[in-house]
Amino acid sequence: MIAKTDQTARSALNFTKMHGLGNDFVVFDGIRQRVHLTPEQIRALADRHFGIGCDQILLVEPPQSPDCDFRYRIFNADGGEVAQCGNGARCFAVFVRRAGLSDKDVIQVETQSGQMQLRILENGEVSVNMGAPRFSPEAIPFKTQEEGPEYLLEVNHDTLRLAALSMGNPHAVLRVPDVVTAPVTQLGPQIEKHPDFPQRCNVGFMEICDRSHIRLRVWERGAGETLACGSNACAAVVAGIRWGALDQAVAVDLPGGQLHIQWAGPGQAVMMTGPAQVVFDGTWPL
Ligand SMILES: N[C@H](CCC[C@H](N)C(=O)O)C(=O)O
Repeated sequence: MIAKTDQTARSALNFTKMHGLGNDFVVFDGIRQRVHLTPEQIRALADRHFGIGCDQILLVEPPQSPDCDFRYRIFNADGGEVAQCGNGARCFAVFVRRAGLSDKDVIQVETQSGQMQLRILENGEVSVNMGAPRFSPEAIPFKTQEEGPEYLLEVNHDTLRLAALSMGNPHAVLRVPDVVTAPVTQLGPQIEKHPDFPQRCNVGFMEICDRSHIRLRVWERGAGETLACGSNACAAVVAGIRWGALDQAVAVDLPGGQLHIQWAGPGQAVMMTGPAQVVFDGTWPL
């Protein structure tokens, strides 16, 4: 008979369930425990009926570059590893502080797409330097003849007008008259998997309320419609500014709550500020 603690010690992972405006995460400390999950294990863990349930899994690892505090890895519920997650970055900062892995107010992290700075504010919210948006077709990636603020995309014999850009992950943004009636679940998956987005994409449906306020719903690559998507909120504000329809500081209302996004123009970093919440701690039996 193996004592329970031996079994727990030998074949279970500690995790923390968190969310950023309802975009929810299972967060693993990959420093104090060895975390190597297969895509199948990630899908099982993310399943909302047979697993813990989440949109993405976040993994804290030691940094590879000397000027970073941590490596920040992100996995979608479909099991694929991706290079950016804005809501997850805010939760990452709160997680490492709460876990005693860092007592810094400003944390430098590295992801597959570059480095980001996370700043924990007095009011408990987190401000993230998301880096500069990338517009070149190769960087997104997006198949097009020439780069521009807006593209035409053929979907189901309709011609859609949209922006395409990278925040370290690929995004499409469409302007809609009303997010409530926007065809998110019909068009979202078709644009996500469109052949002109060879690595698929996240799809934002943006209603412009005024020059400093938008409403946004997002169909996320590898997760479906989520209550919030931080990197698409950044992409939508950048797209709106490039269309001449938005000012530099914008409040973004998503179904799960509000983010504040700022962008001073080409070559500048996008700044995102918003909350991050802990829900519960648990153990996942391997
Ligand atoms: N679905 C995204 C990753 C998560 C992004 C989102 N949760 C955010 O807050 O930025 C992708 O495949 O690029």
